[in-house]
This record gives sequence, C-alpha cells and structure tokens, in this order.
Amino acid sequence: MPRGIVLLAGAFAVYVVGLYLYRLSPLHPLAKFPGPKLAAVTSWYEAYYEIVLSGQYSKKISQLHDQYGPIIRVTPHELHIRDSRFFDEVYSKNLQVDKEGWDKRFGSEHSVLTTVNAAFHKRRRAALNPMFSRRSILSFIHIIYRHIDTLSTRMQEFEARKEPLNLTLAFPALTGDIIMDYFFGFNYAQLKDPEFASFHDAFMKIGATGHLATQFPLIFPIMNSIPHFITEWLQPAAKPLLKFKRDQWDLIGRTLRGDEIKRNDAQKTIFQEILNSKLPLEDKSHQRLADEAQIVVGGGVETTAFALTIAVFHIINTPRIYERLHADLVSAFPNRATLELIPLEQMPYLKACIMEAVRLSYGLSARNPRTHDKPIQYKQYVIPAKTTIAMTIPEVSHDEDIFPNSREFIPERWLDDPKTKDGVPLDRFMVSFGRGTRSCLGITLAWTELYLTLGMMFRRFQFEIFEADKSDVEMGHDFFIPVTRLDSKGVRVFVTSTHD
Ligand code: HEM
Repeated sequence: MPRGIVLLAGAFAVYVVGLYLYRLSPLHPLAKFPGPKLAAVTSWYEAYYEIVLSGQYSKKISQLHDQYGPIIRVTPHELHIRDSRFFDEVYSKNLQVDKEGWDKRFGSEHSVLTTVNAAFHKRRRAALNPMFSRRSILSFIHIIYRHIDTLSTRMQEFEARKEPLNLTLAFPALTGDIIMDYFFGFNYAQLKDPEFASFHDAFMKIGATGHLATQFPLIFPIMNSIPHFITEWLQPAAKPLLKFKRDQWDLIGRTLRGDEIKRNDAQKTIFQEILNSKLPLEDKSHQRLADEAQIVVGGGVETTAFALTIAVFHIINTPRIYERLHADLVSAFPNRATLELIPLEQMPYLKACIMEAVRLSYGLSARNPRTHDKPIQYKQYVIPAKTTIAMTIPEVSHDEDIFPNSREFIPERWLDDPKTKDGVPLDRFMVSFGRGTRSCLGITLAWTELYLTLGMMFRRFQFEIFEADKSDVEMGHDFFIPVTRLDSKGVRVFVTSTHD
C-alpha cells in the first residue's frame, strides 16, 4: 500500500480515537449525563438499533430509561427525557426553538416540518396557517363529504361481493385523496382504485430510509443525482418513494410554468395560498415548494389513516364500544344516509373514541428534537444551551401513571372531564399532535376526517374482523411514523349494512 495512504489512514484513526475520548471526557458538555458509554461515543449505537434492527431505538431508549433514569444521553450530541410532566417545557408555546436532525431524513429539508431554524420555520408556517383554520376546512368540507361517500360506496361493494375489505389500505387512499384535493386541487382517485393503490408504500419506505439518511446524509443528494431508473434497478423497493417524489416535483414544475392543475371546485388550494403568500422568492423556488408538498401531503396521509385503523379495529373488536357508539349515532341521525359534522362533534362518546385512537396512534413515533437558546434546568441537571433535547410521544401515551392500562383502548377514560391522580386535566397529556410552536398544523383537518369517517362507518355498517389481531394495529417499528409488524396483512373486515 502506498505510504501516503497508510499515513492518511493512521491520521484518521488517531482523529477518531481522539474524538471518541473527548466525547467521554469531562470536557464534553454532556459528559455528566447518564447513559451507555457506547451511545455517548458514537452514533453507530443508534444506527445499529435503527438500521440493523429496523426502527428499534425508541424501544431500546425506553429500556435505558428504566436503567439510567429520566434523562439520558442517547447519541454523542443528544439527550432524551422521559417525563410526561416536562413535555410542555421542551415543546414550549412561548419560545421559538430550532429542530436539528429532521432536515436530513427525507430529502426535503426546506419544508415546514423539517426546517431547522426557528425564524425560517415561523415564516413558512405563517404562510400555511390560513389554510388550516376551521373556516378554511369548512369551506372545503363538501369535498371531504364526497370522499367519505366514495368510501361508503366501496364498503357496499365489498359487502355485495362478500369479500374482506382491507382498511389498512383503504384509509391512506381516503386521506391521500383528501389532502391531494386540498393541496393541489385534484386527486388520484386512490379510493376508487380496486386495490386502494395509495402513497402508503412510499411513506413506509420514506420512514425507513430516514434512519439510513440520518447516518448517511448524502443518500438523498446521491439518489437525486443519478437517474431514477438506475436507483430503481439497484433498489426496486425504492420505486414508490421515487415515484412519489417525482410526481410532486413534476406537479410543481407544471404549475410554475403556468399550467392549471387544479380541477376540483375547492375555493382555493394550499399550493395557491403558498404562491400568493408574502413568503420571499427563495421560499417559492421549485425545490422549496416540492419539499413542502411532499411533507404536507405526507403529514396528511399516514397519521390520520393509522388513527382511523386503530379506532376501527378496537371499536369492532369490543362489542360494548360498538353498541354504544352505534346507538348514539342512530339517535343523532335517524336517517342512516345523513351525516353532518356539527352533531358528530357534539357526541361525547365518539369524541372519546377518537381521543383514545389518537393517543394510541402517536402521530409520530420518532424522537422529536428541540434546541433551546438558553440552558434548561431539569431536576438536578442544567442542560447546556444549544443541546439537542428530545422526547417521544409514545412514552407519554404509555405513561401508566397517567393512562393506566395504557395499551388498552378505553374510550371511557376521556369521559366526564377526567383528571390525573393529582388533579391535572387528562387532555394535557394528549400529545399526539405535538405541542408548542411546531405542533401539528393539520389538527382541525384530522379531527374533521376522523369524525366524518367514523360517524359514517359506525352509523351505516357493522363489521366482522377477518384474520387480524392487536398486532396489526400496534407499533412494531418506529419508522418516524409508527409501523406495525412488517408481515401484517392489515386490518381486514367483512362489511354488513345496518338497517336501523
Ligand atoms: C391524527 C392525525 C395527525 C396526528 C396525530 C399528527 C401529528 C403531528 C405531529 C406529532 C407533528 C409534529 C409536531 C412537532 O414537530 O412537534 C405534526 C406536524 C405537522 N402535521 Fe400533523 N398530525 C396529524 C394529521 C395531520 C394532517 C391531516 C395534516 C394535514 C396536512 C398534518 C400536517 C402537519 C404539518 C404540516 C406539520 C408540521 C407543522 C410544523 O412543523 O409547524 N397533520 N403532526
């Protein structure tokens, strides 16, 4: 081997050993925090659980908390806290905080969700805000009703054929059609597709690839720089992901060239709103808009679909819940064809079912990082300013002190203004939509979809589960979004119309 290369390799080895020693030494600002030494030394520790074991680091972190306490160092640069009562401190309403790390995950670093810098985030979110108000959602609701009607028609079709309907596939098609109509002004008619072909596979892939991209941030730039057909040939599983990204890119390009892609009768679309906003030109570039489209469309699909799947599985699987809900719906809507949002919103038991489904669906299962400008006191520790601190939503959802039997679906826990043992309103611990300045923008849209879909389904139909169990709705992998065991065939149900 040439001497130069040997010298270079030697120098690199010395650098790495030096770096590792520094990360362990008292000179490192996070040295005093508990946790496994290996996690403090290298992010290969995280990589092993996320990449080799497929999205298992959150589970491991839970075990580490059992061993080391509520605050631990989980990578050389990041602390993780498990303490439901500290959530609002980390995800504060009053502070603009940076979010390090999500920019590398999806190859869409300029979207509202993935923007690192708090000030950039603020202006990007402000541009989207008006479209997510209650008023805007109500002006779009006629289109949501149409999609719910299509779902209802598809249910009758499966009933007539006596075939099981796969809800794990149908729900992302429903939410995908809705968000496409809202973002771009047309949809891909995924709900009408015989197999409910949707973005579902693409998002599973994006989520899993995110773990790889966290460790190897060049992966997306490389993927983008070689022709997609080569990447698809090398990695056939990447096909849906690349197609999704390509489609979004092409749609934005067509609009920027002056094509009208809006085909529906929505008053306005999210995309038009962004183009007409006061955002600076750099925030209206092709790349920035493609990033935003990917993330906003993505945000609108799997989260709500998973919450729906969880709700439906448990409601069907627990006759007590189905009967109570169905009876409420029959008395609110004596005519089974009628469906209206406001009466649905006034039904406490339906609301409780949705709260429980959202609690168990987590929204995002990923560690959610924040970087504060000032030091933060946590128990006996002072966390230095600029440290990445993360918490994880499933940890709060499964805090047994707050939600006893947390793995069970118990809508009753949300009835009658419930409080924790020490008198705090229980809904303070419903964190599945996140908290603070960067919490979910789509919450009103999500609730509207949840009310209307569940209202329609449990008013008009009854169901029988076909070969599915709890493992088909429980997180098996953290792919940024929670994903069930990978060999799950989904929640499949036989459908029968109700006649009362
Ligand atoms: C049950 C349904 C949903 C859940 C549980 C959920 C949950 C979340 C969570 C946990 C976050 C991250 C907050 C953070 O970083 O702290 C988020 C962000 C976001 N969600 Fe949702 N979401 C849902 C539905 C939707 C829908 C239907 C949309 C519509 C497009 C949407 C759009 C967004 C956007 C744009 C963000 C980024 C907000 C920002 O960074 O300022 N979400 N969501």
